[in-house]
Amino acid sequence: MRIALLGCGVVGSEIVRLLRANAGDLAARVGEPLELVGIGVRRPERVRDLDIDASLFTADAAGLVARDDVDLVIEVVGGIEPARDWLLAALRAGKPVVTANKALLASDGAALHDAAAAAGTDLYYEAAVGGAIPLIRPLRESLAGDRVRRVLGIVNGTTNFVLTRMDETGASFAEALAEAGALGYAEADPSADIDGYDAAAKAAIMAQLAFHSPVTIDDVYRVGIGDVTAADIASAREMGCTVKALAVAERSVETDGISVRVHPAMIPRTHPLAGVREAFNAVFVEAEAAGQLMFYGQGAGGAPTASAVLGDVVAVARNRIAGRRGPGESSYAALPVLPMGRTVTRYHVNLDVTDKTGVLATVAGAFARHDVSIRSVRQDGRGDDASLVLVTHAAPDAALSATVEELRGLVGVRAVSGVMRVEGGEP
Ligand SMILES: NC(=O)C1=CN([C@@H]2O[C@H](COP(=O)(O)OP(=O)(O)OC[C@H]3O[C@@H](n4cnc5c(N)ncnc54)[C@H](O)[C@@H]3O)[C@@H](O)[C@H]2O)C=CC1
Ligand SMILES: N[C@@H](CC=O)C(=O)O
Ligand code: NA
Repeated sequence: MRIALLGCGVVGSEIVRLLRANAGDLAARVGEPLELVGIGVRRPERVRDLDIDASLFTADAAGLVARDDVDLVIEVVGGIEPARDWLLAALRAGKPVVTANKALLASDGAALHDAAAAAGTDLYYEAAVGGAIPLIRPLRESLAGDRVRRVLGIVNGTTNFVLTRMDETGASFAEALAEAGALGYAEADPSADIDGYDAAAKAAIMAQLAFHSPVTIDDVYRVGIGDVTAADIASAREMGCTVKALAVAERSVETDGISVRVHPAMIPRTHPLAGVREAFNAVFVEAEAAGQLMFYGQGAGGAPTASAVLGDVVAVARNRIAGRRGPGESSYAALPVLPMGRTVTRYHVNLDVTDKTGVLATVAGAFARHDVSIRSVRQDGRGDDASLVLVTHAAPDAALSATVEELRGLVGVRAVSGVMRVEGGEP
């Protein structure tokens, strides 16, 4: 089984290492040796700390994919182009593809799946969501006999690392992000992590598999962690919560549509996701017959991601030797993706107010006009330091955000100093 590897950065170099270190076991599991015949990189001349023949490196990735002596292509370059062209060329030539490229899968996965189906070959991508954690296979295969209702998780290691550091050590946002980058968790452009694009891509991939419906990154409501402040984290702590960047994909029973979103949220410290620290990821899946399942592990980093890639390599190599193909895309249900405004959630709202009689009634009136019920109110401070902290009951997001807009213009409200969704039950 002759392999072309595209990309030799954080993940690719670990794939090279594991292919060598585990060569005997991999050959025994597949039934024949796995041989690395070429590595496509941007700068082949660069000196790399890898015990490998330097002549394997090439800048001509397209030429490598087209070579007759390549049976299987691994892509760990990232980004849409040129990865998309290379992978389409491989699949059209009947060569199975293993990729970690969630950005590409979430934006144009359908083209890749179609090409794989047309050529009768495999497209596997376990590493694309949750790094080492088996998530794609359980959603695509193990739960294929059930009806998934909800997928809720922490799927970005970098942002979870940053929020953990801010919460536990009081580190600044910038310090924590620099550390995540140095540890190999962050994307080449860390705004993919911070602004939620990486988590949105993963949410789209999970939603597509869970609900057998086409979902792209453009369908995902997205808010990054860039506006999360130390005050938000302190406020969460005061009500027994912690702040996490969540990915949520839900099927609505009333409308038979799905909602897919990523945003920071306060969750109770007693919730199992609250204990997911640093670059770890965890995903809850709720299915009708299976009930609740939780998947946990290392969601980022070179070696964990390489582990998932090599698991896929073994699977597609076995399929190829047996002359069969693994499961393909399933989008038969074609459920519509609902706008965020129709998603039911809860808000935590922090208001700076004037400490005068009647302010509470004015604020409560705004919530009532939008039919939003208040679960709790707390006043902190006095005089110019007075603030109100309100937590709502569940309501459509459109009503909650309209309430916040009205609060901004109310006499007696000096500022809306914090707004965050609350998920995961009662604190
Ligand atoms: N680092 C991580 O923890 C995880 C990464 N991933 C995904 O794995 C992929 C790779 O990520 P990393 O290894 O972290 O990236 P990286 O930036 O460390 O490595 C990228 C590699 O691609 C090569 N490359 C880039 N542009 C190229 C071009 N135009 N032609 C030829 N080669 C090119 C670079 O030379 C480098 O070897 C991405 O899709 C990423 O989203 C997935 C899960 C976790
Ligand atoms: N940048 C990503 C890498 C893994 O997918 C993350 O931080 O989770
Ligand atoms: Na995974």
